[in-house]
Amino acid sequence: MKIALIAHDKKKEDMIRFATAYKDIFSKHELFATGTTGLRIQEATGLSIHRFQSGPLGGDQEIGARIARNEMDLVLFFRDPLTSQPHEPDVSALIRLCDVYSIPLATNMGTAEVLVRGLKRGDIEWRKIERDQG
Ligand SMILES: O=C(CO)COP(=O)(O)O
Repeated sequence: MKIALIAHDKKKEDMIRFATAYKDIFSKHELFATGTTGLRIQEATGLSIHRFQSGPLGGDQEIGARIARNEMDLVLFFRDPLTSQPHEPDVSALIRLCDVYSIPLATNMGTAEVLVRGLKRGDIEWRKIERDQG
């Protein structure tokens, strides 16, 4: 599965702990991330990650473009709801595209736990069929 990992600055520590905790699962999949999130996860876990631009520089839009091309299966986006982001329209657009294409999306760690456990159990295998029909 192709998985996007994104975290706003105040959620990056959470993301690193999360990626570390589920490293064994993540290592079986193809990982993508916005620039700084990806770098931090790579440094902390050694996982191989395709890094896009940093979020404020267009990284969210790059991930959105992958979704629009049916090239992303799961998005884990640890948003910071208490800090305004200069690229808020990009954040909203990414979330919107997940809804347009029915891509499983977690916007906080609680939901991400459920999705990653589901991923391990095979609950997201239907995405392979969707992608093949692409
Ligand atoms: O801003 C972000 C998502 O909207 C995350 O970007 P970085 O991972 O580059 O910090």
